[in-house]
Amino acid sequence: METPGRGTSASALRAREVLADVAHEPGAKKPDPIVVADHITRSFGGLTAVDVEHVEVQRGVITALIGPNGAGKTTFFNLLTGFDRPDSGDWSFNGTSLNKVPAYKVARMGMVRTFQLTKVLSKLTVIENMRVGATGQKGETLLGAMFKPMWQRQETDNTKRADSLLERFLLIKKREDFAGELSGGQRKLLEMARALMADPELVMLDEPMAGVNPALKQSLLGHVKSLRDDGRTVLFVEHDMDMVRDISDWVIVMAQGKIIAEGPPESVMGDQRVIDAYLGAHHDEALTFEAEEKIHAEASSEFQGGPAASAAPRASTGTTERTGSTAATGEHAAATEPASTRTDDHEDGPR
Ligand SMILES: Nc1ncnc2c1ncn2[C@@H]1O[C@H](COP(=O)(O)OP(=O)(O)OP(=O)(O)O)[C@@H](O)[C@H]1O
Repeated sequence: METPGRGTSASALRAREVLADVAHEPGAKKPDPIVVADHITRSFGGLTAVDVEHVEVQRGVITALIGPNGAGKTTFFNLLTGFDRPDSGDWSFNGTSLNKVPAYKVARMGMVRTFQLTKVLSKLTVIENMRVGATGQKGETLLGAMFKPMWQRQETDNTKRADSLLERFLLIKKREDFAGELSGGQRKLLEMARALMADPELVMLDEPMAGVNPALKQSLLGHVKSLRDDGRTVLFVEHDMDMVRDISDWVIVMAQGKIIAEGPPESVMGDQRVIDAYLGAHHDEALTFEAEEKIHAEASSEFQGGPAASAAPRASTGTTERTGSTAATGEHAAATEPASTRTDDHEDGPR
C-alpha cells in the first residue's frame, strides 16, 4: 500500500524497503546503522536531560527525532556532534567512536549539523558564509598556507561548489547580500546549503521548519528529500508534525531524556505512549475530565492528520510554548558550544 506523503522516488522506496523488517520499538536494531549510541546520559544539576540506553540511525534514510518540549532532543544532538559532553556513554559514526572527538573533527568526518537558531554569520555575505562551511581547508595549517597554489585551487573549487549549491537552494541571486538581510526561511536554506559544503554523509537538522513561512516550507521539504536522493542520511528534530509525517522514513520519539518509541510515522503517531508523553509534558495542573478529553482528541487528531489537525491548539502537541521555550533551549545549545564556535551575536531567533 502506498504511504501518503513520503513519495515514490527511488530513494523513498529504498528507504521503506530497508526499514521494512525493523522492529517498531525503542532501540530497534537497524540493518546498516550510520550512528550507534549506547548508555548516553547527560544531567544538568539534578535534571537528567538525556538518558538513552541504545539507539541506531539507519544509513540513507530520513529519520525524525520528535518529542515534547524539554524531552532532550537538542541536548542529544549536541552530544552526538561533540558540542557537549555526556556524563557517560559511547557512540559511533561509521563504526568509529566519537567519544572525545571535538565538534570540528566530527564535521570533517562527515557528520554535520544545523542549529535551532541559525548560525549564519549575518555580517558576512551569502557566498562568504558558504566558504566558511567548507571543511579541511588547505590554507588552515601553517604549512598549507605557505603553498599558495594549493589553497588557491581549493578556494576556486570551493567557490564553484558554493555557487552550484546556491543555485540549487535558490539563493544565487542573494550571493553578494549580507546574510543578515535574508528572511528567516532563507537563512535556514543558507544554513542547509552551507552544511553541504562539507559534503557530509549525515546531515543533522535542528528544527529546520521553525521560523519558516509557509511559502518556503514546501521548497525546504523538497530540499530535505533531495538529500536522501543524493545518498545522504538525514536526522532532524522537528515539532512540525506535517513535516514529520510528510518526509520521515522513520521516527524516534524522546520524552524525559529517554527513547520511548520508534517506527514509521504512521505507527508512531498512533502510539498511545507517544500521545500520552506529549500530553503529560504540558499539564502540570489537574485538568477537568472534559478538558482532558478535549486535549486528548486534539492530540490524537494532530498526530493522525485528521480534520481537526489544523484547528487544534498547538498546546496539545507541544508547540504552544515554542517561542519562549525555543529561545530558552537555543540559549542552552549556544551555552554548551565551545567558545570558539559561538556566534551568538549573529543568531536569528525563530519568528
Ligand atoms: N545548558 C543547560 N543547562 C541547564 N539545563 C539545560 C541545559 N540544556 C538543556 N537543559 C535542560 O535539559 C532538558 C532538555 O532540554 P533540550 O533543549 O535538550 O530539550 P528539547 O527536547 O530539545 O526541547 P525543545 O523541543 O523545547 O527544544 C530541559 O529541561 C532543559 O531545560
